[in-house]
Amino acid sequence: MAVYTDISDEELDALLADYDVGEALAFKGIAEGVENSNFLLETTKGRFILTLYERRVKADELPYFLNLMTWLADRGFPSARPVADREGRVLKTVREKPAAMVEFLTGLSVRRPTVAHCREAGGGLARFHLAGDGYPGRRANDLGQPSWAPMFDRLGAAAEDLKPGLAATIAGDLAMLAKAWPGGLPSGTIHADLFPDNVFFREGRFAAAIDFYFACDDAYAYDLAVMLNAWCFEADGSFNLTAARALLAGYQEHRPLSAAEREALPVLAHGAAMRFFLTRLNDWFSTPTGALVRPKDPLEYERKLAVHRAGLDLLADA
Ligand SMILES: Nc1ncnc2c1ncn2[C@@H]1O[C@H](COP(=O)(O)OP(=O)(O)OP(=O)(O)O)[C@@H](O)[C@H]1O
Ligand SMILES: N[C@@H](CCO)C(=O)O
Repeated sequence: MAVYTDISDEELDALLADYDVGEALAFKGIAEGVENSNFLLETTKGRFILTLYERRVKADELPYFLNLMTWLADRGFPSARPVADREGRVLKTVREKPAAMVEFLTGLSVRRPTVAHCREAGGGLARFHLAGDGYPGRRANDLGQPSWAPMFDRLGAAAEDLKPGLAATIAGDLAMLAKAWPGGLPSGTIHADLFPDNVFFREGRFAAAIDFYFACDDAYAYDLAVMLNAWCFEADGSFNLTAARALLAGYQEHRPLSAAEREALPVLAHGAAMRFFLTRLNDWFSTPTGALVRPKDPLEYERKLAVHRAGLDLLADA
């Protein structure tokens, strides 16, 4: 449940007095999400999401994320537009925490995406890449390939705890990834976390993307690789090639991949699985028992790593 900070009626009234959004009709915490406190606010003028940024998001990076959301919305991409107060500010402080209000988006995420959802979501990612082109904000990918080996230096014992023998296997993957990691691919602003819970559908069509707080500069094809892992594996751990091809086809309807990008997909997908394995492994062992939020299972990504290790060469001719 993701409401770490409560907001009293008085605090809400004081905040709303800065905005031209009407009067509050309803205000409630949202259970989904793990990083921040999110509230649904209904006023006489519309519906909004109020977010208090809690832990992982660095306050000085918030303008990059909020400006990106505005940039995308201005270019017709369905991302929630941040709402400015009467003085034109989108970044506020509530209970000494950075906070922002954004438009409420309608649509529902899906827990088990179908092949049709994968095609739509692939198209959504390409639209994100195209709309983001020219965004002047810069943010290096602090969870990109160069960060993985140093991160794992602190996590070897945790990997062994999870599964004896795993540390050596991961070290082998990391050495391979360092050698084979492609450079020079088309790059720009990527979402970097477009999991099914961050995509909304309406009537089966891609309707919106949320949660831009990992967005950064990196290879576009890496973003696609993150999605192949998050959208195209079955509950039994097998890779669904039909879903993967649909995701790639949906993407290429808007932005065709170069030969170099297609060739790079298997190693990018292996690396993307490593990124989520490592952050989940870190959270798994650093989240205190009884914490509000249950950490995500690193073993799910350990199984995905094993699939990539065995080779996904069929993707190249998708
Ligand atoms: N603009 C929006 N319109 C409608 N609902 C939203 C919007 N933004 C967020 N939500 C809702 O709030 C929930 C949590 O949002 P979000 O995923 O951004 O939170 P988070 O704490 O950053 O979580 P995480 O990083 O774990 O995904 C979403 O699942 C969605 O239900
Ligand atoms: N999408 C991430 C969580 C952070 O948003 C994961 O599944 O590990």
